[in-house]
Amino acid sequence: METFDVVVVGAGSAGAAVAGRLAGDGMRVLLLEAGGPDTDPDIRDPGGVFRLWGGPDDYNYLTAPQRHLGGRRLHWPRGKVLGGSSSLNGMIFVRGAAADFDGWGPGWSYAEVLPYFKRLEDFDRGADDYRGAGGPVRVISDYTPHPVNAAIVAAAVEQGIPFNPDCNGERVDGAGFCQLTIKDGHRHSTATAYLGERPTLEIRTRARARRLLLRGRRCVGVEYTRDGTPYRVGAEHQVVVSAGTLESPRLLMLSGLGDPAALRRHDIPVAEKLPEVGRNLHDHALVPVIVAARRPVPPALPGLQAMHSQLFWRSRSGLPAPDVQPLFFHIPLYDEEMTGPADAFTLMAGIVRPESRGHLALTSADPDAPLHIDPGYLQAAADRTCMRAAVELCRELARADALKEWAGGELYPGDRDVSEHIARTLVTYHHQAGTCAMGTVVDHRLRVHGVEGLRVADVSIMPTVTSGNTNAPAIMIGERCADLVREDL
Ligand SMILES: Cc1cc2nc3c(=O)[nH]c(=O)nc-3n(C[C@H](O)[C@H](O)[C@H](O)COP(=O)(O)OP(=O)(O)OC[C@H]3O[C@@H](n4cnc5c(N)ncnc54)[C@H](O)[C@@H]3O)c2cc1C
Repeated sequence: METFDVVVVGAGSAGAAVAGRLAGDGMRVLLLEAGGPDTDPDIRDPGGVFRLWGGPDDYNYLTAPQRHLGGRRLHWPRGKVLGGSSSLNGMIFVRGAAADFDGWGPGWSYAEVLPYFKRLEDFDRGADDYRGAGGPVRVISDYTPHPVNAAIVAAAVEQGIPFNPDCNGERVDGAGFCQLTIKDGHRHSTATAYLGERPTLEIRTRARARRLLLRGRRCVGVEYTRDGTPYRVGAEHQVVVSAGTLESPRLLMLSGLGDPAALRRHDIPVAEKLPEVGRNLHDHALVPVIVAARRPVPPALPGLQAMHSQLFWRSRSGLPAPDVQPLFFHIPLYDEEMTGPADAFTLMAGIVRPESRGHLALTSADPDAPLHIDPGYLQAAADRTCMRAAVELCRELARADALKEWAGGELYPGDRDVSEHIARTLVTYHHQAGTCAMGTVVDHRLRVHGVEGLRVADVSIMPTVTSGNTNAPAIMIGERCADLVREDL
């Protein structure tokens, strides 16, 4: 059997960082990616982001009907391409609040993960106590924002929310302009950042892992298919599963690592009892407040996407970190049941410390079968309260004097009942997490409980999702995993 030192499954935000760093040290690394190369021009063009969703590089998942959303099923895009979701995402770069990392496990406090955040980035304002320069991922902040995005930030400041020039600096709270993973006007995915020329790195695209190869309690390799042909590859030292929040638990379960009763239902022999695989699924959520513009809205700026301002705010006192993160778009985000003028803009009310928890399950032992995905949106009453507060905050901003120049009148929710508007229009913030959680599925060194030679490194290991966008933390997890692998050599 062909053998490498390390086999990494998934070339996404975390997996590309793991593979790139280990190969950079001279280890023989095989990186298996289910999707194809990142050649679509819309991946490179920051303005092309929305055209990617629903396209050939998107897994296009569909959730189970959501009880608190009137039985709606939500579309979840995820990147099936080199770079994974970092090739399809909104390019917003947020580490999260320092308090997010407390409680993840030994070695993961903010003070301990800060060096990884610093080492992964090349921040355009340079390095300081909190920021890094010279790392692989370009992060930009010094650009001229769209005037509508700028006016919404001014509206927030008018409402008493302080301007924060760096949400990845000392504190996250406040309003400001998004930092973006864009380099020279192009998206800077992790494929671009980490997977350049490396002699000991072999990348196989359209190579989908279907099963982990276990010998006793040790993971010794991976079985994958490429163009319909099955292959087996060995890992002398380590297999790292970085297939994302939905596919990492699937791969574990297909390999007999999961809840015994659930595995038996699909005639999968149990290799290790890990009842929490697939549980603890949770996500951030967004609800649109759409405002008609009083005058024509200038077109998008070249080299930028439509959403590049945001704020972090606390809906109540006593929280360790902001629970509300609205995101502002200078375009209207009408869904299929909405109508309105083209000159309009959107304040997306976002909640980022959800209490609701759902689960993910196999529907069959066939790796190509759809997954049962139930994030349990708004199951917790606290999340419903928080989302209402987020929507009301966005409505207040839209009425502020600073926005008078742009705001005509509120189109959505308008005079509709706010709770009904939330149930009818809530969408994912794309930050699904938690299905191979640190503590229950992996230990604090990302090793799968009860199995040697196997780690999981991606957003699925977050016991609790960070209270911000998840790309930067995913890359940090990949960087840290590379160190953990090295330390075990
Ligand atoms: C539409 C969208 C917009 C987003 N916007 C932002 C944003 O603006 N800012 C932000 O911070 N975050 C954003 N996110 C979230 C962020 O991008 C993700 O949380 C992050 O990329 C997840 O990283 P990951 O490594 O866990 O998984 P992914 O990056 O999804 O990587 C998983 C990889 O594994 C591959 N894979 C899966 N199964 C297999 C298999 N069996 N065999 C081989 N390969 C496999 C996949 O094809 C994929 O390439 C967005 C996400 C999406 C989907």
